[in-house]
Amino acid sequence: MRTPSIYSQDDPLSEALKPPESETESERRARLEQEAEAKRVSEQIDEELRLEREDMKKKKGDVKLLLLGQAESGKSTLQRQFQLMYKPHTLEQERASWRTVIYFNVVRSIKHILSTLESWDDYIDDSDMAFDSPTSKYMGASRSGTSSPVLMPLPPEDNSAHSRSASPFQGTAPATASRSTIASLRRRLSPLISADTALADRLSGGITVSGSGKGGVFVRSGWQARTIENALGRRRVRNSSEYGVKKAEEIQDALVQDVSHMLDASKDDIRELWAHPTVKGLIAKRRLKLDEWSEFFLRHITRVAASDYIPSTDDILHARIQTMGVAEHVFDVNIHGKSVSWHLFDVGGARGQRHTWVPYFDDANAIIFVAPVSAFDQYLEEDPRTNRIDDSLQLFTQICSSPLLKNAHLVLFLNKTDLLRTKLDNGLKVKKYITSFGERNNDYETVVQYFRAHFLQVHRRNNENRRVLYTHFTSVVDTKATQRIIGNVRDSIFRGYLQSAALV
Ligand SMILES: Nc1nc2c(ncn2[C@@H]2O[C@H](COP(=O)(O)OP(=O)(O)OP(=O)(O)O)[C@@H](O)[C@H]2O)c(=O)[nH]1
Ligand SMILES: [Mg+2]
Repeated sequence: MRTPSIYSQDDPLSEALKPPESETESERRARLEQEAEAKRVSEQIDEELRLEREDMKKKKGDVKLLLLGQAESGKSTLQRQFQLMYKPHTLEQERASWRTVIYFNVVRSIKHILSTLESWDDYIDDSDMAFDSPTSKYMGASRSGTSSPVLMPLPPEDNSAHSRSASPFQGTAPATASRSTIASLRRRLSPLISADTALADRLSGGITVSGSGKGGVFVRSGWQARTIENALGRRRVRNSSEYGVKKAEEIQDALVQDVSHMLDASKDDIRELWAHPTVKGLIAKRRLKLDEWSEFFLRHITRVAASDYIPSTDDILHARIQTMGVAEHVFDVNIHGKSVSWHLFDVGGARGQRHTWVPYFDDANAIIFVAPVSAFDQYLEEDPRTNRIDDSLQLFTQICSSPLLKNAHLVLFLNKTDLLRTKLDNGLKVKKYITSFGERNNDYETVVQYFRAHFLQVHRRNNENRRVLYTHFTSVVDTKATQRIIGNVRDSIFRGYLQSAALV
């Protein structure tokens, strides 16, 4: 006998869906199970939609703040400063997982140094100095695709590996000594270097994204919990406090422990490599370019390579990991006795990631656009023909002129001013990379004001709504200064927020 059926004789659709007359008992059971499952899924979707609607209603009064800017501009570092200011305990919970990132940064840096040395046959002599002169063969050469809306940067130096013709120094004593020292360092450091892939997999969860070149890996929001989860053998971690209370040494992560032992055993070799005259020579002649985080961790290698190493807050601010997609961070911000939830959206800035930003533009209250002013001599990793300042200006033009963002409060961080200062102090000439800089003084004040003027000009030309642009010179690794600026930005965003709330 049939159980009462949902299929009506009159409805043509029901007729079509009706089970066949010849349905066996086991087929019938399978069908009923399928129907029950479909009903459960449908109810679950309804419930999720209801919760989403409730969530939307709750979030109506919240502040939505987007951190935008090219890759490596400092968005995630700024987000960590917000975290330090408004949710310091969560940074504490994540501290252990940063060890993996920092080890990865160190291993990648050593790998980069060794491969650059290899392309120079492990030796550089004074005659190679000629390559770095401003009258280099590359200067003035135009490369297709280098279109500049405002600035006219010169094309990059060619950093590709090159074959050196037989040098007169080939068999000299210094050359032989340099090659033999570096060869033995390379041999001794090879086990450490081979941990590179495993560390990258641990952080990315095995996902590779094109463009994760020299900098490392892309990570999605929530990577900290996943790193610990992986370390614990993919056991599910239900909430952050469950792993947060564990100290680094309590977590039996075999990979991280292995790397830690290798680092401890290799720290003298790393120091020797870092101080080697050929490495120093390549850096001085700009044949070896190290990122800021590489230099930072190599300078602190004795501390970082110690077996009981726990990352300091300063280390966490200097660590480098690329953001994939958009990561949301929620903070409760108290101002004038009122608590408002701020949703901070930290986006991936690489070109391949920028399409993910647009869905977040719609109801954004504010934007902090982060532009690294120290990058005047650098080119995009994803497009080595585009000067980084130029890319920032192009991106800023798009943000200023976007109709979706026309009501958003606009803040500009001209970031990495500390690195800009160091580069200028070391004698790097802006005009060598930015032709329009001309014969101006190459001092810090002139340079930052010059870049600021270009950003202001972009804003002025794309400002139909006559909105104000708030500009700050920043170094977001400097906690004290950044927190003061965040307080400032918070107040100005909040004023705008109250005004718009009053208008609603
Ligand atoms: N010295 C110095 N380093 C900085 C500053 N801002 C950021 N950094 C470093 O630059 C690197 C890149 O910063 P991130 O915050 O990861 O850059 P991002 O904009 O989030 O990059 P994507 O996620 O790829 O879009 C990190 O190693 C930071 O520590 C700064 O003002 N000064
Ligand atoms: Mg980031």
